[in-house]
Amino acid sequence: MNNSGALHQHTPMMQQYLRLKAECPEALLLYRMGDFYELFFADAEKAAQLLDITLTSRGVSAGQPIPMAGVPVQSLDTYLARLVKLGQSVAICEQVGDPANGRGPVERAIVRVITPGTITDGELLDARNEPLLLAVWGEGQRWGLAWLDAAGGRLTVREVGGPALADEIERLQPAEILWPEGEVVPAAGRSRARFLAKTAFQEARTHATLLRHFGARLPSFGCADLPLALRAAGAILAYAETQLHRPLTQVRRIHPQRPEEELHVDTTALRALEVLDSLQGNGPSLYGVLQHTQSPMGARLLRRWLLRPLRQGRELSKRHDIVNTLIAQGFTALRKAMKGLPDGERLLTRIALKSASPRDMALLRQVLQHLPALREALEALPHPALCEALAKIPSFTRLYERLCRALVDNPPVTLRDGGVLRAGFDAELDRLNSLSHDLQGVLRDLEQRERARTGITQLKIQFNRVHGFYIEVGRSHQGPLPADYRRRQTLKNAERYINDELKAIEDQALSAQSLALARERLLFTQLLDEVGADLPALQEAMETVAWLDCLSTLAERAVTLDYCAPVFRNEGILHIQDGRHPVVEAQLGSAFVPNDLHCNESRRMLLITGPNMGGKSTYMRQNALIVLMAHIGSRVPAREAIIGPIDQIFTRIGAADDLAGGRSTFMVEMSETARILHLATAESLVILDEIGRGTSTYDGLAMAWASAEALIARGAYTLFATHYFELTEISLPGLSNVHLDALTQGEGVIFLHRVEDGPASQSYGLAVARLAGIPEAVIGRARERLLELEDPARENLRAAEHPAQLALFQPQHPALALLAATDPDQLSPKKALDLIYQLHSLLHQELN
Ligand SMILES: Nc1ncnc2c1ncn2[C@@H]1O[C@H](COP(=O)(O)OP(=O)(O)OP(=O)(O)O)[C@@H](O)[C@H]1O
Repeated sequence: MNNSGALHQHTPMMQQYLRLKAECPEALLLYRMGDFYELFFADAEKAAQLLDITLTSRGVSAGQPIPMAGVPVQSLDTYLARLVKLGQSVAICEQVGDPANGRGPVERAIVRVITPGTITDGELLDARNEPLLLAVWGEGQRWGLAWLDAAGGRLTVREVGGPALADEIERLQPAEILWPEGEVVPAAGRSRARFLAKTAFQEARTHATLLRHFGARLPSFGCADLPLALRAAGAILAYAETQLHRPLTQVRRIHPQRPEEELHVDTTALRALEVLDSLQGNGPSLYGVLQHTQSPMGARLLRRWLLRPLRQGRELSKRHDIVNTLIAQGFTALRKAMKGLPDGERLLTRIALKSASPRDMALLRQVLQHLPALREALEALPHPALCEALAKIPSFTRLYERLCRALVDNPPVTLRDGGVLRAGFDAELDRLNSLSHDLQGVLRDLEQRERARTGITQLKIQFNRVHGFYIEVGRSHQGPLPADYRRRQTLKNAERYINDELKAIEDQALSAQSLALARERLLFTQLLDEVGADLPALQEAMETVAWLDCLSTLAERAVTLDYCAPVFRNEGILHIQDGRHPVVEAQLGSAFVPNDLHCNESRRMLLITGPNMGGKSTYMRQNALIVLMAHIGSRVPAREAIIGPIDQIFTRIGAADDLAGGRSTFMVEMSETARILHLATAESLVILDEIGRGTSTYDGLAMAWASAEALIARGAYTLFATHYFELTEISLPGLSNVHLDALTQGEGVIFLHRVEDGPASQSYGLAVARLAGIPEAVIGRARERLLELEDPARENLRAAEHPAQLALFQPQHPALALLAATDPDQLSPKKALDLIYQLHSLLHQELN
């Protein structure tokens, strides 16, 4: 706040403002003044620009006009949502003192700070997404990560090696990232970075925070071997508590993640396979096909599962087992019981933070109302894991009945005007309410008496919030009025008065009303505390409900979409019969042509050729998606799927320039290929779609060739689509050729979308170009050029023009042949010198 001058030069109110602003320099401070939240100085200028609100000024302080902008109290949520979406933090400052007490400005305090990563307010949250706050602490080549979903009450930790950090940030898409000061932040995390002093990550300090928060339960979370991540977790808790101005009671556990238990799908692959979003933005995705959950909690859990598929193991088998049981025994009752289930997870957080609204409590009642039917549906399903789930979802009958007795059917959003609690719930509240309600009778009675006394039949006694109680007399009355009538307000057609008797009624009514409101607030807080006692059990129940929602959705999808149960094997096999692409199939329906994939120990790479539009990309992606789906617990779009251990899925599909990152198409393509060549193992599934296209033909072909050889040597399952027919000549153990079939029909082409053995016999580039609408004249000219290019005499001519480019595919140079035939270990110094002379003369012969 450079333009604010020294504190003592300001008015007392501005001094108070500036003191509060100093507590939260990074946030926009919304300073409560009556019915408005005002912003001053630079905050006002920034908010005016971000929110498109009017920038005015408010008087002068320290000799300068004070820039000011404001938002009405009742519209706070709308403005907050917009600011937070723009990545802005906002501090809310309320009047906490009584204006009647003391001199000077009423006491104010910051009651909470909303940062993009710590949102818990229902109105500011998107039901499907989790705003995450991430903290990062690195030592040597390792990074500890902790991320908090404040709204869901979930704190997760993980440790990764240096190169994986950027990918994790990309995957989590955190709204805010806490970095230790002085750390070099990777590009992926720069825009949302917030720096904390390194001391905030100190081991002793963070451990103390964690101990204070979790107490003796800390060791039971099984994170002791993740010390860096625990430091990040301590820092994150301390930061979030400071922002929210209260302890994070909703966070009851730390969830450790272990990369070795996951099937790693990097963010490049997640994007290319259109797992969560389509490449075009709003188009269809795998998530879109599977997301038929009944509750927002289930939808978010499904998203998390897709982001981190599991490797073969107990947890994955359990999911499949349950999906199988649900399909065999029926899932309809279970899904019906969850239909319309509100977002219990998030409203429990607001209850834990004591920020729940009356409407939230009614939603909790609605959640509890679903539980008996849910329990009944579960009881009918004989599976040990489902019995365990049943035990985690008690019916909370006592709490439910209490909420039913306490809350009216449709409580208002806020407590401000009362009307939240049911009559009969509390005798004192009923008494105060009846005092203010009986008022209507008292007023009617007084109105009758005043009409009789004054003889004015049109006289009315009413009240409104602004002017309180009044006796209204229309202008048409010209005669005298009783002497005790005092004018309160003049309107166009009437005068409003008050007298002592009405004033006494007003005082009594107002005090009864404000007493009733205070009583209602107290009772509501008590109710919140009561629910608080059940919070851990309620949270566990909601977690279980989300899990059941996800699994029963996977069961429903499997039946509706005719998916099969994958079979996992502990041997090198990838066998998919009649596989389909789940997303393309959802568009095409029965027109989709299923295809097989057979890979095993001796068949690791398929070189896929075929016309453009033939279905190569679809085929490769469908196999990757089938493997991914199997590893989240889903059945898969195929007639049969047998899958051996898979550790990672890589893709190199379609090149796009990364202009922002300063990388060309070819550079992006090569970096992705390099990553794959470094990281793929014999258990990885690699999808390569036409690598080498972004450079000269021969460089590209050479790169594609060498990459194919390297991957075969690595033993990875590789699906390699290419338009380089030359590659089909590679003969290596483990490599097979397949092609997508098509038929020519006259000048046109019919795609059969069927995968057949062997390389494609012809290319259909011109036919596809015609399909795409290239003018006939251009097609005709292209055909002429094609004939020339395919003419061998022409080919020789080109070879002479570009000897260097063709060297790769020509017989070896005699100098190289000589060198190859030489064993360096057998060379005496004299022979070595002779050899150099020989090589030199061979080269000279060539150049002359
Ligand atoms: N198995 C299939 N059954 C039915 N239609 C399919 C099938 N596979 C692909 N298609 C259709 O063909 C279109 C093109 O498929 P795809 O993009 O996979 O071809 P491609 O061979 O990779 O083409 P290019 O070489 O130009 O990248 C898809 O959009 C889809 O509509």
